[in-house]
Amino acid sequence: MAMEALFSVCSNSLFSANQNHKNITLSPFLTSDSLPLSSQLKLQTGVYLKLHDFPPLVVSRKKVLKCISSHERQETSSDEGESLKNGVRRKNLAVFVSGGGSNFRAIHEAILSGEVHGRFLVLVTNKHDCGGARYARENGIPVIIYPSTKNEPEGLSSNDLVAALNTYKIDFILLAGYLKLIPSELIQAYPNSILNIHPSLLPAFGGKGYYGQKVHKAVIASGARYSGPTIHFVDENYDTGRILAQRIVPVLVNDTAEELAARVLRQEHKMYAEVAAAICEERVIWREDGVPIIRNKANPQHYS
Ligand SMILES: Nc1nc2c(c(=O)[nH]1)N[C@@H](CN(C=O)c1ccc(C(=O)N[C@@H](CCC(=O)O)C(=O)O)cc1)CN2
Ligand SMILES: NCC(=O)N[C@@H]1O[C@H](COP(=O)([O-])[O-])[C@@H](O)[C@H]1O
Repeated sequence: MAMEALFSVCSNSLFSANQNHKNITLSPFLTSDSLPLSSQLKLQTGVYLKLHDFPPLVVSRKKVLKCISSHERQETSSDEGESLKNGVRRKNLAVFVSGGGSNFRAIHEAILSGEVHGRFLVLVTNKHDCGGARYARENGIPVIIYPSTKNEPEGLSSNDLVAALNTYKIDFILLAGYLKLIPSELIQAYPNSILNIHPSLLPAFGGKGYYGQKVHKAVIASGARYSGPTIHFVDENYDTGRILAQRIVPVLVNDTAEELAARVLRQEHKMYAEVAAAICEERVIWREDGVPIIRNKANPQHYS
């Protein structure tokens, strides 16, 4: 089994960006090495940022780039009594499926085991009788049909879907085998908060028409020696959003599409649970070039 996932890329370069600090500029370019764990950062505006037990940061002349440590977050956590883990609130999740829902089930099992600090409050599907919807009903998770079609006349419109998700106070939306285009209304309502898993190493073998076995057949036909799942943030087009995580598996010379699909799917389940844990613990940060990266849980000095 270990052979299947050859490696997952890891880097200890440290970047982060806080979009709220737009007009703050800093004189020296400090690297994380030069910054003691607890220090003060004097800004040209004369404002001091109190930094304590602080994951390393990289600052540049243009803007403050910083992670907020979970300790700091504790001071800002909202309502009393919310289930906090290391000062971080449990996140409300929605999942979108169209088929069997094995990724959904893998993440749900990780929630039940305590690995993921979140909870599924609603499932959205375009097929009311798919396996994912059946699993949701068996586990007391409400099911919403989207979009409205001839075959699913009780489906919601895009605006009604946004309104429905707002009532659940959803923090993140996870697409897991959902085969319809997510509308711009939802993307605008949940900026940088919608993730998708795709069964190839994007940007290769993605886009309209690339789903399910079609992806694996294209990979095999191309002669590619490696494949693997990608998790990315969702934008208006199929599979073009910012990549957050990937895993690599070998493509064997006599692989059928079904054999490759099964090898990739096993890595999908592991990777999506890890990524769900990271977003629920607020360990995803944004590099200054807009690339999202995950801070390692065991070693906050490492990112991937
Ligand atoms: N706005 C976005 N919506 C969706 C994305 C996305 O990245 N941005 N990802 C897809 C998931 N996906 C690949 O990961 C994907 C799903 C479906 C298709 C596709 O070609 N669908 C067919 C219809 C298939 C059907 O109805 O059975 C089509 O649109 O003609 C491509 C990629 C989820 N949504
Ligand atoms: N382009 C989208 C796409 O092909 N998604 C793929 O559909 C499968 C869903 O399986 P699941 O329903 O058992 O999670 C997964 O392999 C996922 O990567």
